[in-house]
Amino acid sequence: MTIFRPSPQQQPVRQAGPVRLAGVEVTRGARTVFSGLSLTLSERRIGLVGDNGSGKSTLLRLVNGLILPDAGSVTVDGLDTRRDRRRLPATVGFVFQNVDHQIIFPTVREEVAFGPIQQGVPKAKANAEADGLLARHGCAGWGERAVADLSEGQKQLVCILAALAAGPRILLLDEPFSSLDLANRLALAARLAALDLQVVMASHDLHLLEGFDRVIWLKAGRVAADGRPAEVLPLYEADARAHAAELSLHLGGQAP
Ligand SMILES: Nc1ncnc2c1ncn2[C@@H]1O[C@H](COP(=O)(O)OP(=O)(O)OP(=O)(O)O)[C@@H](O)[C@H]1O
Repeated sequence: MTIFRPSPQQQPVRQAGPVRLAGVEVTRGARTVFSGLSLTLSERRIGLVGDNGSGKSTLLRLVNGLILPDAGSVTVDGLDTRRDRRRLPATVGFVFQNVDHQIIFPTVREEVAFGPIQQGVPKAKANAEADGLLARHGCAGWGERAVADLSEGQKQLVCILAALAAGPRILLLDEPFSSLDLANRLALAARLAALDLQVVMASHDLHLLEGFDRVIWLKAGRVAADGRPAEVLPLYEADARAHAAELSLHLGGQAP
């Protein structure tokens, strides 16, 4: 499969140094997920696409240090994820695919204020800032609400705001909009586009990635295509359609 390279006129983000994966090997259970994966991620908005199990979440977890490579290295803004793991949270924000893996506090304010408090912001100030952030995102008065009583989409929104509250220079998002309604999806996409930080987002919502600077298509742990959305997304979509036709035939149905 052709590998496209991002065009030189795409501006790298200035706030953080690039993310570099060099010769990364990852085995999970009995499965080799990545074998010799090398990538430099410096564009401001990067999308990850690929079939279920292709390695998108694993790649994001490598960047935030939740998974360490079995061989090779991952560096983020000069920090080695193996050596400098404790310093990563100040640089890298992460929004999990499953909100229940992220939320640890009973109330919305505690959840959103947690990152800044960890970074040394006094609790009263962090709480006030959390309330301000919530209000700016249409969630005024949510501070006292029990997270457990929120809908899945509302929880997703809280997780995204909690990640932003910590002021990361790189924000990693793993299918962050799957439960959001259209209004919140559009509002957050616009908000993310305006943020002065680097975003790396795995998504099955191809439409959302059309305005990104770069899209990487992972197929069974390998980079199948890498470049501008207008180049990569049609290739991925064609492959997915072919795959769907095969699946449909296996299930005894008509090709879609
Ligand atoms: N905890 C685990 N133990 C063993 N294998 C795992 C584990 N987590 C993921 N894998 C395997 O690693 C591979 C990559 O999974 P990953 O979650 O990165 O894929 P993905 O592209 O994010 O998929 P999806 O679109 O379904 O979220 C898959 O083959 C998966 O089965």
